[in-house]
Amino acid sequence: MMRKILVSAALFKMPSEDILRQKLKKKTKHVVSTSRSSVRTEKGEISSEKNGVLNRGNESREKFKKKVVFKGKQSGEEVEERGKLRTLDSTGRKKRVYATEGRDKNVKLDNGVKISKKKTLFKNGGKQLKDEPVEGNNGRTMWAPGKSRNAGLKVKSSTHAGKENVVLVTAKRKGKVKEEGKMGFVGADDQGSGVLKRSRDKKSELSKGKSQDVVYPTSSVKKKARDNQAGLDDDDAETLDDRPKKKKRVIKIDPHDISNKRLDDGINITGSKEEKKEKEKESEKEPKMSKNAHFRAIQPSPSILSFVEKNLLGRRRLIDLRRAGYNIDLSAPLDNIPFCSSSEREKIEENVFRNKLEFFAAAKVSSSFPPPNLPEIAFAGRSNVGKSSLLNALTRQWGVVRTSDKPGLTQTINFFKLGTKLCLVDLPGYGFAYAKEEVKESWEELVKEYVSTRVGLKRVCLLIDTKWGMKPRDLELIELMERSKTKYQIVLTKTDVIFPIDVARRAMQIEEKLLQNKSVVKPLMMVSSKSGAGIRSLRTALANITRFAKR
Ligand SMILES: Nc1nc2c(ncn2[C@@H]2O[C@H](COP(=O)(O)OP(=O)(O)OP(=O)(O)O)[C@@H](O)[C@H]2O)c(=O)[nH]1
Ligand SMILES: [Mg+2]
Repeated sequence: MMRKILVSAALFKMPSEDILRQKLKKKTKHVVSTSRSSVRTEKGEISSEKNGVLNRGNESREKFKKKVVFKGKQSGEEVEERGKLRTLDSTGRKKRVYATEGRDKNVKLDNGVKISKKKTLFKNGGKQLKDEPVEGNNGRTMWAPGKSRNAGLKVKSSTHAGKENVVLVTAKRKGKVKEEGKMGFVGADDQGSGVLKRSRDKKSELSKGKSQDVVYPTSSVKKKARDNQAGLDDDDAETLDDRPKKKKRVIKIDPHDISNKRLDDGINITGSKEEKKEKEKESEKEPKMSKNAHFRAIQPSPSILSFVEKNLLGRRRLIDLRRAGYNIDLSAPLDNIPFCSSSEREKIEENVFRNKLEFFAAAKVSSSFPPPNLPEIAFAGRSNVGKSSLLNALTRQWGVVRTSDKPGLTQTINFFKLGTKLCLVDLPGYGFAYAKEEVKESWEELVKEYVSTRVGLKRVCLLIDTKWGMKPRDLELIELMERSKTKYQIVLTKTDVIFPIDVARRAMQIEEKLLQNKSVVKPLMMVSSKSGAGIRSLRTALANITRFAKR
């Protein structure tokens, strides 16, 4: 009564705004306190929820809290009574499990310890734990339930049958073994379900106010438990814990060892100053352009670019070829006349190439060469460059000359009659081929002899793969033909595999290289036996030979 009077007297003195503020403060405190299942007190003591009210170390605060929670409608005793009724109703059945919050959520305890629902059960905890206390690093002990040697299984069954429950309290920090009571083993109880029992047990443990330390079933703890299971006693566990950690590999660096150092790390390997200076000079020079960069820098001449476009050379989409009017269903569509209405391939534009292609002689040595009765056009080049394929493409007689993707198929000089006016000669390739070195050398010698001495040889088509360009062996043959004054024409093959601009660049590169050569016939030709691009142009160029050739 006196208190009320005092309070009301104090209120009269307070300005209305202050009263409102105070009320608001109280309300917010209430909300915060009720929303938590358990909190840590300012003094670090464990506080736990009891009957919906927070127990704190400070008694006066507790009373205050109780009043706030129930807005003064009921006294503290009533609240307690009510709290009990909440857990057990009149029939004695557990309707509400008010500790579920504490069970479900991670309940923060002293020393930053958490109770985690997930950690309460071992996943495969069978035979992992021993009932003896296990000494940790810091002298703390872990209690493992004696009955639950097959802990995981028993816990599982207990949740359903209500026989026993294991509450594993977890340490926040991994590997830290906490003091006694880390793992609470709760015996069987007839009353209530397993869930309720566990929660209530947990609560009772907490409310005792003991610093209930917790075990986190970390890998180290599990390992220890496993070791125990293997027959080690506690001391062994201790000694195991104290066993020396894996030694770190110490890498000794020998200052004189240069085996693992880059040569330009400043170590003077040669020792001579002159060499060092030379190296410095070299590094001062401008960095060399890569071959690829050189190639990309080539500017093709307008005539080459227009030739590439006119003949649709280079890698093209089929739709582009169709738009250009070619029948893409044909094996070599670009060899056809564009915008041809007939589904059949049009006749070859050059009469001489309409003749039947006939093989009539093969030579492994020069003495086996047939008599030079007809003007001859020979096809030379590295192995697999596409010589035999080009012969077929020019005559459109696929299969007369054998081809293969394996380099070195043509091993003799093969002579083909094309009517009565022209002879086409397929030469064996040079360079890489699946053949013995001596055999390859003999081919090369034969080819060289043929191109330099053959009477009636009107032109050598020197085939060069557009992708790879000219190689030293090609240059060797060119030199020979220059010396023997044999007319030769460069033909770039397989243009369908690279971009049109690169075809043009390659053509430009070779033209520049052979600028001073006298026996080379211009223009440089570009073809694709596959798409037929450039074939018609080559036909025209070769047909002119027969026109002006003197027998
Ligand atoms: N993509 C593409 N492949 C081609 C072209 N020409 C030939 N080929 C392929 O290149 C491979 C070699 O062709 P061949 O005609 O046998 O070459 P070769 O120069 O006669 O070879 P050797 O007789 O070994 O000297 C074959 O798989 C052909 O299909 C072409 O224009 N484009
Ligand atoms: Mg061949």
